[in-house]
Parts: sequence; C-alpha cells; structure tokens
Amino acid sequence: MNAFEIRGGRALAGSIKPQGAKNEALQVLCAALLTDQPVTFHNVPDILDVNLLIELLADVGVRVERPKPNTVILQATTIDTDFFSGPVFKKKSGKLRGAVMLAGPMLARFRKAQIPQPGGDKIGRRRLDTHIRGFEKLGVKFHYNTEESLFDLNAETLKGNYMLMDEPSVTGTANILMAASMADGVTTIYNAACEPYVQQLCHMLNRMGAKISGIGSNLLVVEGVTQLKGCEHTMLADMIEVGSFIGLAAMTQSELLIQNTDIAHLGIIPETFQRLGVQLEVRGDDIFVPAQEQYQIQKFIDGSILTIYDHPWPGFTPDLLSIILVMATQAKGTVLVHQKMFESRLFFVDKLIEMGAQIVLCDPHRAVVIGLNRQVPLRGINMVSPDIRAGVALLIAALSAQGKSIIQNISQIDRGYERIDERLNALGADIRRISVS
Ligand SMILES: CC(=O)N[C@H]1[C@@H](OP(=O)(O)OP(=O)(O)OC[C@H]2O[C@@H](n3ccc(=O)[nH]c3=O)[C@H](O)[C@@H]2O)O[C@H](CO)[C@@H](O)[C@@H]1O
Ligand SMILES: C=C(OP(=O)(O)O)C(=O)O
Repeated sequence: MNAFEIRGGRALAGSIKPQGAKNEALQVLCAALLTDQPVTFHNVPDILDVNLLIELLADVGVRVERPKPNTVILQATTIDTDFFSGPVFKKKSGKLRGAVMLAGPMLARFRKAQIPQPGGDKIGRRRLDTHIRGFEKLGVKFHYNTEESLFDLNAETLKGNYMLMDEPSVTGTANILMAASMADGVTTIYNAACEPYVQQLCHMLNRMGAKISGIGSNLLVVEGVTQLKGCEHTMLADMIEVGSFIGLAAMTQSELLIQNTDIAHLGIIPETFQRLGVQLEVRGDDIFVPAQEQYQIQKFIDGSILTIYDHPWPGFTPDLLSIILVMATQAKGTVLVHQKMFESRLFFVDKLIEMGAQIVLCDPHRAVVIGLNRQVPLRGINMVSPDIRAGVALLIAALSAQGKSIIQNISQIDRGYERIDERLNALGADIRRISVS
C-alpha cells in the first residue's frame, strides 16, 4: 500500500495552478453517452476517480482518445448495454461515486440502466432516493435488489414532468437533467442543485443541442429534444483544490500565488477563508496568499463565536470543511465547525488531537477548534487517510508539523488530487511516496 512520508515545518513558496474540477469532470464525462458523436474535453484532471470513469466508459464501448495530457475525446457510437448488468461494472463502479451518473444518459438514450452500490467517500449515509424519485417522475420504473444493493431501471418512454426534489442533490440533479434532456416534453426541476459543476453540465448539454434554462438557479426547465450532438467542453478550475491551497498557505506560513482560479465561480469560498483571518489578494484570475505569521478568526457581529457550516450552493461546500478545520488549529481564536450534510466526516479530528491540536468533537457533526495561534506546533505522527478531503487536511497538518509524519491509504487523496506530492514538492515541500506493508 502506498503512503506519504512528510517532513514538515517548512514554508512553501511559488505559484500553483489548480487542476480541472473533479466533480464537474465526473458529470460531463458521463454526458458523452448522450450522443454518438465525438465530445472533446479539455482540462480533465488526471486523477484516480476520473481515470476509472473513463476506463468504465471504454469498457461499455466508448472510443477513448487522449491526444494530449488533460484532453480526452469520447465517442459513444456503439454501447454494450449488457455490460451494465455484469460483475465488472458492479466492481468498478463500486469504487467511485461518479459512476451513478451513467444512469441518466443511459435512460435518455437506451431507456434502461443499472446502478450498483456506488463507491466514493465513506462519510455517512449517501442515499440515492432523490435520483430514483426524479427518474420515476419521468416515467422510469425501478426494482431495487436489496441483496445486491442494485437498482434496475427501465422506461418505455421518458416523459417530461414537474418535480420538486426533496433535497438539492448534486449528482441527483445531474442525473435527472441528463435523462430529461432527451425526454418527450418539458421537465421542471425545482430545488435543483446549482453548483458550478451543474451549471457547467447545463452549458455543455445546451452546446450539444439541449434546451435548458434557469442555469445557476434552483429552478431548471428542460425542453426535451430527440437527439444531441458532439461538442467541446473545458473544465473549470477545481474550487476544492483552490480552497485546499489557501488553507495550505495559511497553515504553513507560505506565500503562494494560486493561478487561474476561475474566481467568478468560487462563490463564498474566498470570503469564508477570510473570516478565519486569512489574507487574500485577488489579482485578475489569480489569488495571492501572503506568508502570514498569524491569522485571527473573526467573530459574529454580536461578538459570539464564529460557526462555519456547509450548505447547498451558493452556501459553503461541505468538501472544504475539513480544510477549514485543520487551518483553524493554528489560528488565533475559536470556531465551531458544523458539518451538517455528512455524519462521518469529522472523525479525522482524532489524528489532529494526537498531533497536539485543541479540538472538542461535540458530536459527529460539530467540532469546536481552539486555535493554538502558533504557540505550539503540531507534531508529526503516523495516520491513515479516511477520505479524500480529510486526507488532504491531514497532509496540510503534516506539512505544518514538526518532524516526520506518515499518511497511509493515500489512494484516497489520489482519487481527487493530481500528482499532489510532485506539485507541492515543486513549492518546497518534502513529501515522499513510499510503500508500506
Ligand atoms: C461526485 C460528487 O459530485 N460528489 C459531491 C456530491 O455528492 P452527492 O451528489 O453524492 O451528494 P448529495 O448532494 O446527493 O448530498 C450529499 C449529502 O448531503 C445530504 N444533504 C444534501 C442536500 C441538503 O440540502 N441537505 C442534506 O442533508 C444528503 O442527504 C447526502 O447525505 O455533492 C456533495 C455535496 O455537496 C459533495 O460532498 C460531493 O463531493
Ligand atoms: C465527497 C467527495 O467525493 P465523492 O462524492 O466522489 O466521494 C469529495 O469530492 O469531497
């Protein structure tokens, strides 16, 4: 098993460019199944989850071309629909979350799909009800095989409908949008997710010939069309990487220039880091973070302790709360981190406590962090990465810590961060990829 060996306590310096967005890539690559024409993708992150999805697409018969790094051309001329009920699909799609979004396009084009138990982070219950209820509204019938945790979906035709989703599920909205884009008539999706990932999918579908309006809002109207065509699509910068680099710079007292951040699509992210006292300077499309000896957590207007919590877009993404939490450990002041969406995403704080951080885990959703204001550095330890974002939070902690740390199970990090060790070493970090038994 691969691990990172990190020698911490060094300030980093230089420029870094975020990769293309993981969660956007997983949506838009699935959309290539909607047409038999070629679709060209640029700025595709070279990460485990995305490569696994591309491998799955190749398995079902999609022609895959990689003319240069980070560019992928997909053409779904002939699809082996039986592959979806076989063991290989079940095994591979069980390794990532994004494969659930193959169902929407399969229903649109072939009127049938299977969804085995999806993979992705083990961060609490992650139900698929929103996807399935949305498909039902379009006329899809489903059978759930409890023994195999497998959804079997079939439809004679897909008919546009009105639906009010019970929650703004990100992958659920993407799935329903793709199915609705080729349904008969008009579909209205209220309480839709409106993350930049979903906006980008909508723009891409429209370039393919779909008719979607309301993009960026929680009310999407989709006028079904009979056919979609090929197009070109460029992934936005990964906003979670941008946030991770801001957190890294603050925690390690590094001066970093984060380049090409697609700042217009970062929403409340920069401001949330500023609330923890981090200085940021927006320079065109770049974010400059100066080396900061100290950063002080703000309070609410009435003087009470700040809470940072997740909320569907345009609120703060749950995927950056682990980074916020780790950064707060060396801030001046106190913050309550409230992870509302997922119930098992905060348990990694045990490792931070072992490193010397002052954190009270109140319950599975809430942790109070009492910043050390750099009076006491964290200590390097051996740890295991429980999920992708906690993994990077622990990496940031290790880079700031005195001494050596080992992080095991780094495939969790490689799922979503492209060559993170090489890219951070280029800034002066000391991260080695080692094998541990
Ligand atoms: C591949 C991909 O794109 N993964 C992202 C996607 O996962 P995914 O699409 O699986 O996440 P969902 O948006 O469906 O929901 C995430 C969790 O939050 C809960 N929930 C959701 C909305 C809400 O208003 N209240 C609520 O409690 C859901 O029940 C679920 O447990 O969106 C999540 C939420 O931003 C991110 O963490 C994941 O990185
Ligand atoms: C939770 C995440 O990923 P996934 O949904 O792919 O597990 C994430 O990207 O933070």
